[in-house]
Amino acid sequence: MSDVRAHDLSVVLDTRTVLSDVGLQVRGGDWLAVIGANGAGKSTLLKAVAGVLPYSGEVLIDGTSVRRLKPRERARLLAYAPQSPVLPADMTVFDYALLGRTPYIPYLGRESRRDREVTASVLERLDLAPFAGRALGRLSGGERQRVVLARALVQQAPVLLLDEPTTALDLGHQQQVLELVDRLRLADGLTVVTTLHDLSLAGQYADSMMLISDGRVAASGSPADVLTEKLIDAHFGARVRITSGPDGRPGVHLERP
Ligand SMILES: Nc1ncnc2c1ncn2[C@@H]1O[C@H](COP(=O)(O)OP(=O)(O)OP(=O)(O)O)[C@@H](O)[C@H]1O
Repeated sequence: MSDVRAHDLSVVLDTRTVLSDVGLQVRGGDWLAVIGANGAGKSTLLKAVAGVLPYSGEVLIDGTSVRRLKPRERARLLAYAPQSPVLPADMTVFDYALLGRTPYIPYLGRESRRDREVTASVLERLDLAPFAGRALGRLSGGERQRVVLARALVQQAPVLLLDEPTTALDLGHQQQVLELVDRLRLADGLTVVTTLHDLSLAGQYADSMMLISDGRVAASGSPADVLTEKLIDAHFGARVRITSGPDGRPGVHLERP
């Protein structure tokens, strides 16, 4: 299991500071949900942790700075599924998901039977097996989103960073994807960091939550600490009613003003 820590993370895009001095700490095997209004900086935070954009500050996995790692080493530790990546329209679902095995394939080598088996099994678990030979340009939005997740899961990294993994999915597939991530987390000890717009889903799956506002941490703690009517009103401008589920996890219900 891998601990993820970050401190003093700041990101400047086009001269604008969009993330300021953000810190986070996720124990190995835990699930952190990052929430916040549109434009708050959630995706930017995930991209910084994934190392796909320049940042100042430090990201540490099990105490090792990810800056010190070669790209292949980092990809074996950390898998990132972006919110809406540009996908090569002519590539098949199977070949795209297989790209997740790149950090395990020797330079100038070919994928092994095991690489193909791992890929096929992830596609199966995400209901994507019937699409394996289909070109990415011929998928629905929800199917595409599951393929992006598949590529990240095929990577079999101990840390999984998922940017809005459920936005394009129907209810059944939202539940299927989050349950699958949770099962992998429990079975393999994955450490999960997701951004999630659906606050109820975030409250149901996360061990801890972080509310980002204007590029800064506005609140963090347990789902019950962060999902309060007051904080949601202040940072989303939404009126909600919070209920407590049987397991003490908060439910968030929109109320008409
Ligand atoms: N290349 C860029 N140059 C300048 N500003 C940018 C750039 N990319 C993003 N931003 C700004 O950075 C801020 C944070 O964006 P980010 O995508 O991290 O927000 P978010 O919280 O993920 O939002 P959403 O919920 O809408 O996906 C936004 O104000 C956005 O307009």
